[in-house]
Amino acid sequence: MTKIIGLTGGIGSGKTTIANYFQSFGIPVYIADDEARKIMRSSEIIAAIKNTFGEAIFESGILNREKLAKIVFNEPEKLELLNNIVHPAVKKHFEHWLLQYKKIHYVIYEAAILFESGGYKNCDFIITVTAPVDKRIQRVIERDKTTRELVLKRINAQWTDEKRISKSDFVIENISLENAKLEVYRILKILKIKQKHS
Ligand SMILES: CC(C)(COP(=O)(O)OP(=O)(O)OC[C@H]1O[C@@H](n2cnc3c(N)ncnc32)[C@H](O)[C@@H]1O)[C@@H](O)C(=O)NCCC(=O)NCCS
Ligand SMILES: Nc1ncnc2c1ncn2[C@@H]1O[C@H](COP(=O)(O)OP(=O)(O)OP(=O)(O)O)[C@@H](O)[C@H]1O
Repeated sequence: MTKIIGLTGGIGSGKTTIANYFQSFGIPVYIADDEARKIMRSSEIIAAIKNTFGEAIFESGILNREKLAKIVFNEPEKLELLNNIVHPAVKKHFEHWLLQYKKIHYVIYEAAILFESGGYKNCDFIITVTAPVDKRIQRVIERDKTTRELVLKRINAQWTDEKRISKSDFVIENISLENAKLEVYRILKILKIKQKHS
């Protein structure tokens, strides 16, 4: 039975970077953000988003993600409406994705809001990636050419590191990439031991 390793952490903590390290060891990785982005281009989800948020956030039929972000990260109840549209579709897509890995011991499910979305309930182990908030903010500003204010709005829509750590099996402090790689290797060795005795 394939075991699911949940990989989470706040915006800019380095989840995707670390997910890629696990992938380099041959572990299949499901990046929820990327899959959600694709799912949100399906006619069914577009119709649901239009029905809930109106047509003004669409231009020539294409969702303006920035406009939708401005709504949902300023109004928590609107974010919940969006989550309730997208997350069930992501869950269904992940369950289908998983079918191809029946013979694989471990897969990684990477999601920024693994806990907030309830996705952690399907995970056998959970890894939380942490980094000092200011480093995270700076990384996202550089990566997304965004502003401190907008990054903080997303941080405020997510759990704190303390809360995540309290429910995690492993924590990777992603200060340096070298340390992060060592931590990935350490966790894999522990999991291999667990796998042998399971
Ligand atoms: C509001 C949207 C359109 C903004 O799109 P944008 O391209 O700016 O951001 P993107 O989706 O790439 O997310 C970037 C980061 O924002 C944060 N974030 C995204 N969604 C959420 C959320 N629902 N709650 C808290 N933080 C979130 C995460 O740290 C994520 O890694 C988009 O974030 C969205 O649709 N979110 C709701 C669906 C969702 O939860 N997707 C995440 C994976 S399932
Ligand atoms: N240890 C590090 N040192 C410097 N830069 C880093 C480090 N780890 C990640 N980064 C960079 O910081 C940015 C955020 O990393 P990444 O995209 O992996 O974070 P994330 O947790 O997946 O973010 P999001 O929640 O937005 O998807 C990227 O540009 C990445 O290259």
